[in-house]
Amino acid sequence: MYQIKLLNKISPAGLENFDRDLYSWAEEMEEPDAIMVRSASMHDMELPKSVKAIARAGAGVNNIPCDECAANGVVVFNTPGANANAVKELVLLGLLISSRKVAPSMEWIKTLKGEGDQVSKLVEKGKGKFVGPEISGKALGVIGLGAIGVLVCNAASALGMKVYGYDPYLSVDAAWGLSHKIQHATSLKEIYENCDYITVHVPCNKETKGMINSESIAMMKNGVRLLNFARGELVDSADILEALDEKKVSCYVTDFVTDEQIGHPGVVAFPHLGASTPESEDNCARMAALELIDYLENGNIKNSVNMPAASMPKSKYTRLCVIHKNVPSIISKITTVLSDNQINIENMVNSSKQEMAYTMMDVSGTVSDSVTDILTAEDGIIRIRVI
Ligand SMILES: NC(=O)C1=CN([C@@H]2O[C@H](COP(=O)(O)OP(=O)(O)OC[C@H]3O[C@@H](n4cnc5c(N)ncnc54)[C@H](O)[C@@H]3O)[C@@H](O)[C@H]2O)C=CC1
Ligand SMILES: O=C(O)C(=O)COP(=O)(O)O
Repeated sequence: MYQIKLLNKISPAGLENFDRDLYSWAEEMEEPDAIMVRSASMHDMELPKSVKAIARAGAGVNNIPCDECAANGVVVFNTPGANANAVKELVLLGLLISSRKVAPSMEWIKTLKGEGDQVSKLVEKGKGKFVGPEISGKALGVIGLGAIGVLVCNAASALGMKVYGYDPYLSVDAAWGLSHKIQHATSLKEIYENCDYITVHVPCNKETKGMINSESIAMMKNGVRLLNFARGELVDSADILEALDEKKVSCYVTDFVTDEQIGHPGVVAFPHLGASTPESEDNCARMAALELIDYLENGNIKNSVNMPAASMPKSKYTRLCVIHKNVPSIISKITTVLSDNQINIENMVNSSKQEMAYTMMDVSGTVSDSVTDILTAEDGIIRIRVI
């Protein structure tokens, strides 16, 4: 029986993919084989040795110690694109709400309660305070052209915006998805200098942390509107508040508010709502569950952020799955141990991603505990599973 530990609320649309005869799932599990998580931070969590995989039902994995997991043979999956449409829709709202003073106008309307037949007169008299520009015809810079960035580019372009896209690591798939109308920005400077609105859709990592700071803001147009639906740490909080005070930035829309930003008139904040739609929660949970099932039952790896992809069709043979370092001579060590023990390799895949490699073999012959013990003791071999 496989045990799945749930660190966040995971949609039943995902959980119902687990065969009840093979799997049990709950928030508390003694010896989980796998963990399903959304945004809960796992950095200070001690992982039980039983954990073989973690599935992030979502895109960002900065809440998971991915490198440490790799070093311990724990495969970390995410669900690329599964919540991108939900985020795109909220970004469109963000563009509009950063322009038209919708939120304060709604608050002001409440103050008119009790004015009886004067309401319409007061509305017409007061509405001038809430004027804001149209987005059509304005320039939007999209930083990060992955699943979300591409959808945002195309939707904003369809609404009449002139869209600049920047992504030095643009994938071929993403490029195929981009409308031909999107201007290819070759530097961040080009985005900063040309755009009335800027939205970031990059992962939070060493390279991107704090990328929006006083230096980058200084390059932007006066009155620029900034949107951050990616991660709070991408934006230096003190610098953005100063830029708002100086009216250099006219609005900061964020899904990741900090304490000091709450209540600032230039900040429009949401409580990390980007992926919070039933459709996206279902998509993410379903994809995450299927990734875990395929790994636990078949050893196949798809959409891992810390291990190479590898898959083989199921066969009648015993499957040996080896997570190892991407260094010379590991395969020969494995094949030597197998042949010494009269085990024949029927099918095999080997793939690598940076320092990590994965070798999956269908074998005939008996894979005893002593064989796996010998293999595990080999330098560079991190984890072995026999399925
Ligand atoms: N507010 C919310 O609820 C959600 C937030 N997110 C955040 O949005 C981020 C992006 O999500 P997806 O588009 O699904 O991920 P993705 O992996 O499809 O796209 C990320 C893109 O950023 C690009 N990139 C990486 N470093 C860059 C850099 N230094 N400069 C420019 N581009 C760079 C990559 O090449 C890639 O194309 C996630 O990592 C997550 O932090 C994602 C989903 C929901
Ligand atoms: O997918 C992501 O990166 C998100 O930020 C969504 O987070 P959530 O699953 O809503 O906690």
